[in-house]
Amino acid sequence: MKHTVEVMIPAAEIKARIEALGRQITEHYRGRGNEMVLVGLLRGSFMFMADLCREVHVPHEVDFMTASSYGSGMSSTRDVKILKDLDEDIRGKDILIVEDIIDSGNTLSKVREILSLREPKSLAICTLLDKPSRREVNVNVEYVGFSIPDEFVVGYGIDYAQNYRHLPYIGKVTLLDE
Ligand SMILES: O=P(O)(O)OC[C@H]1O[C@H](OP(=O)(O)OP(=O)(O)O)[C@H](O)[C@@H]1O
Ligand SMILES: Nc1nc2[nH]cnc2c(=O)[nH]1
Ligand SMILES: [Mg+2]
Repeated sequence: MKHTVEVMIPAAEIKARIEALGRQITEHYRGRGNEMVLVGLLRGSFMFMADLCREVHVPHEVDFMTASSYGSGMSSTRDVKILKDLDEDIRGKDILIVEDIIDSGNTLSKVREILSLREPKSLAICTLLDKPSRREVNVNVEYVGFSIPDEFVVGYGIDYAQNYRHLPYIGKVTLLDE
């Protein structure tokens, strides 16, 4: 499909917001004396994780899992599958799930449910982007970078048919009539 990509959130704004999120997270988890793990959902969260973890000034581990619901198109199949699990056990640890975007909520509600069954000490979610108007299932999200309107976005880790993940900004995709 022919389309255009326009800047929606410039790189500098993302950087400033991540610094603020990092301060908030650091303040909350500092001095708890518990092991902390940032859990990134691949592939979308890789760039956000790289920048966020450097702003979290509390000792922590980084682990990743893959839970895929979107194929190559623009809509969720609602069928969330765990394709790659975490490498480490999370029991008794403070877990912060790091995600690029929450849209229908299907991915995060499923991941939150799966990880909570493993009895972490605490479980919270930090998403860079939130599209609240698209929610199909309710999910508690403790940290949100930007609340955005119902636009299809790419960049900063987020793809359209596996393209555009490398863009340093969040872009808005507009489909063109051919
Ligand atoms: O709230 P939802 O409607 O479930 O949508 C959000 C999820 O969809 C995208 O992932 P995707 O499954 O496309 O895989 P990716 O992270 O590899 O891009 C995005 O990265 C979120 O993980
Ligand atoms: N690329 C992309 N993937 C998504 N997955 C859920 N919402 C979105 C979106 O706006 N853009
Ligand atoms: Mg994803």
